[in-house]
Amino acid sequence: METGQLATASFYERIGGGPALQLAVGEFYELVLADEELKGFFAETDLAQLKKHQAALLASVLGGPSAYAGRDMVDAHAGLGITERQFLLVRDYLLSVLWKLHVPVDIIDAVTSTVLSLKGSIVTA
Ligand code: HEM
Repeated sequence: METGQLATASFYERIGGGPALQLAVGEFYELVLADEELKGFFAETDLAQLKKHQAALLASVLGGPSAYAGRDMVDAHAGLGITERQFLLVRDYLLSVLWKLHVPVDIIDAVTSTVLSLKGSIVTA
C-alpha cells in the first residue's frame, strides 16, 4: 500500500533519488563557485568528478546506494587551509539548496548533523 511504502522509504527515495541529488549538487556548486571567498579553492579541481563524488556521498548519507568512491574527508581537504567560517559558508549553501528543493525538514536535520560531524576533518586553519 502507498502509505506503507512511504513509511519505509529511505531519505534518498523520499527526495527523488539520484536525479534529485544531481540537481541539488549542481545548484550547490553554482553557489559555491560564485562565492569570491570560496571559488579559489576549486581552481584546479576536476568539477565533474567532484560533483559525482559529492552526489555519491550524499546518496550514502541519505540511505541510498553506498557507491562513494572518493577520498575520505581528511585526505580530500588536507592542506587546503579551510577556516571554520568557510566551512560554515559551504554548509549554508548546501542547506539553502535543500530548503529550496523542498527537502523535508527531518532529512535536512540529518544532513545538518552529518555535515557538522565532518567539521573536524575538513577545517584545518
Ligand atoms: C561541508 C562539508 C563538506 C563536504 C561533505 C565535502 C565533501 C567533499 C567531497 C565528497 C569531495 C570529493 C573528494 C574526492 O573527489 O575524492 C570534496 C572535495 C573538495 N572539497 Fe569538500 N566538502 C565539504 C566542505 C568543503 C569546504 C568548506 C571547502 C572549501 C572551502 C571544500 C573544498 C573542497 C575542494 C577544493 C575539493 C577538491 C580537492 C581536490 O580537487 O583535490 N570542501 N569535498
